[in-house]
Amino acid sequence: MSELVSAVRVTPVAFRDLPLLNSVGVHEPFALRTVVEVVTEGGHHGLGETYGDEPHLRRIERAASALIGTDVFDLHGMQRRVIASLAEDTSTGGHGMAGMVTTSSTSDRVLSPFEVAALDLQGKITGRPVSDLLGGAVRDEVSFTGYLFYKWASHPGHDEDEWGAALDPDGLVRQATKMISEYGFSSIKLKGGVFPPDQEVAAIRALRQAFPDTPLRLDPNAVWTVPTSIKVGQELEGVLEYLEDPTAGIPGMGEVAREVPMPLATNMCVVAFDHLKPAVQQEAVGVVLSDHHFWGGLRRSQSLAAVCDTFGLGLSMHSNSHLGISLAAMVHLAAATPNLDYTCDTHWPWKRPEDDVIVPGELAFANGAVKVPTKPGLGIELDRDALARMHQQYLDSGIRNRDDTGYMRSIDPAWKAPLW
Ligand SMILES: O=C([O-])C(=O)C[C@H](O)[C@@H](O)C(=O)[O-]
Repeated sequence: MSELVSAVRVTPVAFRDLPLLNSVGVHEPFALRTVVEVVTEGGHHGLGETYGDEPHLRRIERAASALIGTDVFDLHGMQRRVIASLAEDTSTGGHGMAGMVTTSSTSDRVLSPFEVAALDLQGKITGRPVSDLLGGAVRDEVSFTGYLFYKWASHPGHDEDEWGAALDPDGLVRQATKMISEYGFSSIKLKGGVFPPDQEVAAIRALRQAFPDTPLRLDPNAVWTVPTSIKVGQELEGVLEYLEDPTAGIPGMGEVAREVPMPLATNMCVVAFDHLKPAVQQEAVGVVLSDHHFWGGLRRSQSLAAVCDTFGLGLSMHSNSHLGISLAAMVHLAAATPNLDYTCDTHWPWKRPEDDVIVPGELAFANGAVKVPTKPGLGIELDRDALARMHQQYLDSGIRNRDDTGYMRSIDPAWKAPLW
């Protein structure tokens, strides 16, 4: 049985984002994503989602043309075609998460949405959910973390929102209380690297006091020096389940890891397969945050999980601002990854429910978790009207011709956290 690709549709979209702060600035009023729809000669449709910045979009379009005629069951052939489509690519830039010291593989980033769409197709053709194609679900729901951000109440260009400001410990406790009461999360991550470290330590202590039994994480996106990271790590002994990317680079993380009591996690210094060997040799990280968008799709993320298992590394999951196609893919992957030791990140609460390209209702949060879809493929359905509306929003948003991460460049050039 073969099922050949007859068309690939690539649609960039934009959705409203909030004035969330991180070490490089303020989230833009719109987050950009790209929806990939792979159509087969048999009339089946498969969905994938990826970053929306301009250089990445151009590469996605080039790969899309190269995939016409591929059998959707031939994932290795698909990978070869994606790599070949990039051979002549001399463009620079594109999604790389600001502050990341080592870059994930371009071909893995480009392959990912097509691999997810191919698995969605394989599932639809065979009548099995994607989690079955990945070895079978070992859990029937996937738990996520409440992902807190320092946040301005409002900012020019952003719509009014119901979350208010969170610029101090009280504001963050309020934010966490609202997020937990609405979604039921049972763990919390704070995106730090925004204010001086002692203020962020105070925020974590306030969260600990307000939520005594809830696992906590802090992620300053590698803007601290090695001595600062060690100091913070030691101060937060017994408080954090892990400290994520306190400092830049594998050697620096190794120095910190030797001096702090909790595991160090990363989605910044181990972001491709060739980073694993030095990270293991230097004992630099205890937990890797996988992310199928840059590790090359769901099956390559499972390979990462196997390496983590082999070397005794913990496994968690990273997110950026994302839509429902990505959430579905994350849920299937998490369901079929036995050694996923931690609840997964998600930016989902920061997106308005109506801002999505999938038919609502398929992916609901209850008690901080999403049930693993059991319908064939990813188990979600594209809402074409919503896709058209969000594509128009992309065209109108005025932030598409850009070369960075597509959603979190500072709109205030003066905003840039120093290296503490
Ligand atoms: O380190 C991380 O968790 C991220 O990079 C997640 C996002 O990029 C986060 O920093 C954001 O959305 O501002």
